[in-house]
Amino acid sequence: MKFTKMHGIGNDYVYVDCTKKELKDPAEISKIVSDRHFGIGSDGLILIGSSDRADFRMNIYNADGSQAEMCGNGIRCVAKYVYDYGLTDKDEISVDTLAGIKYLKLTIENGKVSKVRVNMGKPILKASEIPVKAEKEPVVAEAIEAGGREWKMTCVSMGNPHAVIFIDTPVKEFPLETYGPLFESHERFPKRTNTEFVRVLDRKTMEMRVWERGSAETLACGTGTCATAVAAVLNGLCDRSVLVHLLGGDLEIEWNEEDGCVYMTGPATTVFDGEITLPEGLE
Ligand SMILES: N[C@@H](CCC[C@H](N)C(=O)O)C(=O)O
Repeated sequence: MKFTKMHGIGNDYVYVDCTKKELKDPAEISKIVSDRHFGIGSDGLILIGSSDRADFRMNIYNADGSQAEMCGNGIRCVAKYVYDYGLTDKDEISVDTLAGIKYLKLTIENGKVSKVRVNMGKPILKASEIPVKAEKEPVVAEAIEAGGREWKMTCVSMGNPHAVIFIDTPVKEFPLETYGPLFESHERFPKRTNTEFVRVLDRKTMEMRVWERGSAETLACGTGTCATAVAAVLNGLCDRSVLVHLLGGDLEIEWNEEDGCVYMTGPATTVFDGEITLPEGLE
């Protein structure tokens, strides 16, 4: 299987061009390639395909083989892949995902994509199907018990689920490996959840660490950063345009007041191209 290893501020995936041929068992292949000791090493697998309603399609699988609806860092890399490898010459593209069609603007430098701005769509509160209309929507923070402690979390769906928790201490000191898994498998989330632990630095800046559903701690999460920005506005903690520091780098997020959509801007990077022999039956 030919592949390209790419990352968006350290959130790394194995990308496969499926525009001509689909993979037989992407969930199983994701588990194999993601293994950091016996595989290629990644947070999961992303398939780039064709769509009859958008320029391209993206399918994402976490490292444990579970399928997610959307990936913010991944979709920027999809844009870089399709442009840099000549699948398109457009600098504005649409990508079909399980969370709907997303619209992307590509920044090209020396013939290659360096940065992408993505319209991530409207956030959804509490994973219900109710679009958020304004920051004055009723449900903001709810209590949850995990690991013998009570937490205040704000649930925001960006097509995939996020529980955002604001803390007062530097995020590097937070025991993420202890609490992350407890949220991921908490009975409150029948489909599991991604969890963001966030410290507000000022009204325009935050720092965040994330425990991702199906991939454990990652260096960054695009959808999680968008959910965090929305949660910060809902709780009156930040302005609508923020810079979020993650372990792997920074993302700029804007929750636009006029159209209600969240815009994410950040880099996309190619690491290397390769070819891997898959076990019999999966080729
Ligand atoms: N890292 C991603 C999100 C990947 C999917 C997530 N783990 C889920 O299961 O919802 C991002 O950048 O958004």
